[in-house]
Amino acid sequence: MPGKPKKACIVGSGNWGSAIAKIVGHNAARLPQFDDRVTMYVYEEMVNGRKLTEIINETHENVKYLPGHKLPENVVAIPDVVEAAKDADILIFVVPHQFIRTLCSTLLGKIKPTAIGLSLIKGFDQAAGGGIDLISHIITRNLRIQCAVLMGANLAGEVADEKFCETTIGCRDSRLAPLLRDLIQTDYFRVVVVDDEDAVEVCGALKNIVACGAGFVDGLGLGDNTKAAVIRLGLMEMIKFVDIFYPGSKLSTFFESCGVADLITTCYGGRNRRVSEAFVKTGKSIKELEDELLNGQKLQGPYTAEEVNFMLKNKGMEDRFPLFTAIHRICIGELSAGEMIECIKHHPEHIPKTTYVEEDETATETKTTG
Ligand SMILES: NC(=O)C1=CN([C@@H]2O[C@H](COP(=O)(O)OP(=O)(O)OC[C@H]3O[C@@H](n4cnc5c(N)ncnc54)[C@H](O)[C@@H]3O)[C@@H](O)[C@H]2O)C=CC1
Ligand SMILES: O=C(CO)COP(=O)(O)O
Repeated sequence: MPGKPKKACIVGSGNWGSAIAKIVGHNAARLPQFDDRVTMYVYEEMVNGRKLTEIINETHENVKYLPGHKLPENVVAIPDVVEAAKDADILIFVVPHQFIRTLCSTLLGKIKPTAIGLSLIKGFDQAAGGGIDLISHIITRNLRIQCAVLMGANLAGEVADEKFCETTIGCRDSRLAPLLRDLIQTDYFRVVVVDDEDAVEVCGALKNIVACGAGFVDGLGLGDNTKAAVIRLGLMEMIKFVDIFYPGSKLSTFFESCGVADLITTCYGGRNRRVSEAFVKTGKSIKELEDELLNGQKLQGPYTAEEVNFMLKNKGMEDRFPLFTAIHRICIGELSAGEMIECIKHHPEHIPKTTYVEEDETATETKTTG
């Protein structure tokens, strides 16, 4: 017998939060397994003298973070996160990563103990002991609920325009996966579910660092070949990072939308790329440019670079990740953008893996360790 329809709540209402609200609202209204009413937590602010929640509930448009797109009428904006989340069976977390710990402490003990989470948040947080924490792990630990992740090549504006794209859900629990997929999938937004949850999330976070490198390349007026080199070396560092810190993950995950596809789209069309290009061209700080160019939207790349560097430095491993390290040092003003290229000219990936040794007039292939 079918159970009670599941209630969904979207915790967040920025650019991506609003685009996903459009999809979730549409699916909740059409599919019997979901309650029609979808709540959306909106961090309250005044826009043109009016509360943003009131504007959204009257006009069904998030005029600040996703202007020009109507949200379904069953999506209800609520300024109190506890009020928005308390009855939900599925909590979709989609706030900039710097706000997640505060939100979790507000929600602790106030949500259904049977609720499940789905994190769309790309980023890490610093962990005690000098490491990093995955956002889904923070949610699971602090709210005591399971939390899957969704990451992909999903620039919010294009998704809201209903242009075809793919996404990846990382979900270890195969019983939950169909419910999450049904809530998210549409004919233009195709979901692939994999069980390699941590690697999916790490891809989503790390690609934002590489996107800053792509922006520096654009700011320096270097060409597509240089950008391709940064993307390739970035991908190799992402793979190495997962290999070292999340052993047991699968290489195939990098070929899902959350891997190579997200890396490409962000390095060409994302906010991290845009602000990083302006950083080189204007000489202003990242923070100034974030405020000037993004109208309240938040960057993840420079913060993620800092969090990753915090861990790499603690472990004495900066030289194994020269691109991530250079990007962080450029963001904080320790290096000029031009020096990124110097830093990667002798990248470990350039050390030959194969050498050919002439022996008795026959060429013999031998392996060297890079
Ligand atoms: N925008 C995009 O194209 C995509 C974004 N993402 C990821 O989704 C996550 C959320 O990004 P967006 O929805 O784009 O957000 P955004 O970048 O538009 O951020 C602004 C949001 O933060 C809220 N905010 C500001 N101060 C706050 C506070 N103190 N507490 C709570 N919320 C506060 C604002 O009200 C607004 O809703 C990020 O991790 C991002 O990397 C993932 C895929 C695509
Ligand atoms: O994650 C994104 C696309 O998948 C968006 O990237 P930006 O935050 O750089 O815009």
